Amino acid sequence: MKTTIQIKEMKKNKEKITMVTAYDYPSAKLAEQAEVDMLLVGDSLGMVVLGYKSTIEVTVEDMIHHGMAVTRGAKDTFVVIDMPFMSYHISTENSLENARRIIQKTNAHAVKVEGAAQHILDLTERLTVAGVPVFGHLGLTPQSVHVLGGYRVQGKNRETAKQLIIDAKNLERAGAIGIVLECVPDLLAKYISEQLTIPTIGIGAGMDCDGQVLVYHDILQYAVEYTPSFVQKYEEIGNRTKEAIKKYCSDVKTGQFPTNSHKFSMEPSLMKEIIQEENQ
Ligand SMILES: Nc1nc(=O)c2c([nH]1)NC[C@@H]1CN(c3ccc(C(=O)N[C@@H](CCC(=O)O)C(=O)O)cc3)CN21
Ligand SMILES: CC(C)C(=O)C(=O)O
Ligand SMILES: [Mg+2]
Repeated sequence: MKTTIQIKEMKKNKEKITMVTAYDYPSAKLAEQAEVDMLLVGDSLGMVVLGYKSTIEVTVEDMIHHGMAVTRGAKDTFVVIDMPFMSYHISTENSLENARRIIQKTNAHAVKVEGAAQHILDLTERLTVAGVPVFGHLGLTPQSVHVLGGYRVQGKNRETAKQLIIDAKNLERAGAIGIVLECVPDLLAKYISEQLTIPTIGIGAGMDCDGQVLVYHDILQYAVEYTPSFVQKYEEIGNRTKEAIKKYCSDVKTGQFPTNSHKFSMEPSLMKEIIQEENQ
């Protein structure tokens, strides 16, 4: 398993860091077997596996339930888990308690929080001191979709770009072990990556981040409603699943399934006797 130190070393050695989301036992197991560097139990699970409209509906309980399945499936991979909507804004006590429950129940290695407001910087310090590594997430922060006015590229003008640079540096200073940069222009992501000693993990943030992350269901095209333009599709699992299930149904209807190799037998004479006894 990659440690926080090894992940930082990878940036120094210019070795790209790979991260993919996982939401359950099979996705975690397959991603681990594919030798991904880090797994993210993303709150995107609300949208891609629970069918919610946005990540805003996701609860701490949802994250714990799915996080537990992920760490059972991937016993030897570094697992980051999202703190969901409003679970780290109410008070320091409430935030620490939510992080404690998430980490102790799931055995994930680090939590991820969106934004870099003062209370998030403070929480990052408090959690780090308490032994919980913290990942940052800047740029398009989906939990703030209604403040941002949609899933849009962030940091395109002077003020917002400068603020993103300040936010990234503040998160590093607060002790964050890495930062996800989502939907920011490539030149800005490159500059931020150069300015930090902790790795940046990009999603729609160009080629010059220290690593990349994508949503599992996007890579595989597994029943996703839409696909952001920054996604590379590597499979058509949704279509393949549909075809397989259609074939199964048609085999049942036409009597081509089940066959002799799918059945269990008994002594025919015994069944004969049973039927005779039934008719007495
Ligand atoms: N399937 C899936 N993939 C994701 O990456 C993802 C989720 N769901 N749900 C949670 C958030 C939401 N995310 C999103 C959603 C939409 C765009 C999107 O449509 N972006 C436009 C950019 C528009 C612009 O130019 O400003 C794009 O064309 O990609 C981006 C990120 C990322 N996360
Ligand atoms: C897209 C990644 C970075 C994420 O936060 C998620 O999957 O929830
Ligand atoms: Mg997320």
